[in-house]
Amino acid sequence: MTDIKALGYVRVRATDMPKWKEFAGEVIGFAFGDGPADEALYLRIDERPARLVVLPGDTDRVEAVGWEVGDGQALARVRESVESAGVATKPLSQEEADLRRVEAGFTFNAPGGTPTEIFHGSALDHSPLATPYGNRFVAGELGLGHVVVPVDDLDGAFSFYDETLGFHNRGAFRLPTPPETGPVRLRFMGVNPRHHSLAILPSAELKSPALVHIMVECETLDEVGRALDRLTAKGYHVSSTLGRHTNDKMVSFYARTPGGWDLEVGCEGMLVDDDHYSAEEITADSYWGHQWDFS
Ligand SMILES: Cc1ccc(O)c(O)c1CC[C@@H]1C(=O)CC[C@]2(C)C(=O)CC[C@@H]12
Ligand SMILES: [Fe+2]
Repeated sequence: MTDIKALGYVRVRATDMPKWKEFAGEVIGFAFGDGPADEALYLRIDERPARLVVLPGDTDRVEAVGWEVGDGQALARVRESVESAGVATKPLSQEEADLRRVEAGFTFNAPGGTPTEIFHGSALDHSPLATPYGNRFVAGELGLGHVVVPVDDLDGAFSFYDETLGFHNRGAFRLPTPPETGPVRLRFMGVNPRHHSLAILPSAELKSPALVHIMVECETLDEVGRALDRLTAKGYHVSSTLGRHTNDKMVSFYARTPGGWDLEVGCEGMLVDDDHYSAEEITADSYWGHQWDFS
């Protein structure tokens, strides 16, 4: 059991706000919400005021990965657990909580340097979700989607998310490495029936804090295909072609965002029942497709 219910939000800093606006609205088809900062983009996919917040900055970077807990008692328990693991935490001030439209939360650096926030009591935006292409997203209780972050010490990061935060092990993918190197695993972890809300990727090159990708899930394959059409029509970099993953069975493609990291847009993600699920090791990333273009 974990007190963490879902991936709540991700906040990023961006150098090119107009490009982000085009990418978010005209390409992907997120809805724009209102929020406390005029200069920010509040991207909506459900009843939350924003799941992805893009704030102007002098570099492109992840500012916060926000995990949601059920209430104030759960928040206190998670904070105690993080502090007990020897990681310093800092409560959100009233002003910081208001900017995030949450009741309360605290911040700390997760292993690998990921700036992390735990919060409860998100405000809701009850206005209809006016997505520009009529997209419907799979979020709500399952959260934003998933986030993949690079870590320098995979085992240390895994035990922090597993033991300290209570994430569930949802399997691994052993990356193809030369025989002389030991096993290198991409590890998937979940907090609710979504197969994974987090994946940690051992990486020497990617300097943390960094994002590898964020995944958002559409209700139908046609929405995914049409987003891919808009991406290619507008000349954006397709980081990976359409394919179906072997672990969560999701059909997805990956778009290079204006921030340099990727947005995975998928559908048909599998739901996991913890009573009947065992963590497995997949030996291929996909059944078909997912041709990567790392250029
Ligand atoms: C394997 C897999 C299953 C489900 C996912 O949502 C998912 O993002 C992935 C990872 C895809 C991909 C990979 O397998 C090889 C290493 C890759 C290219 C990366 O470096 C980031 C994404 C990884
Ligand atoms: Fe993914």
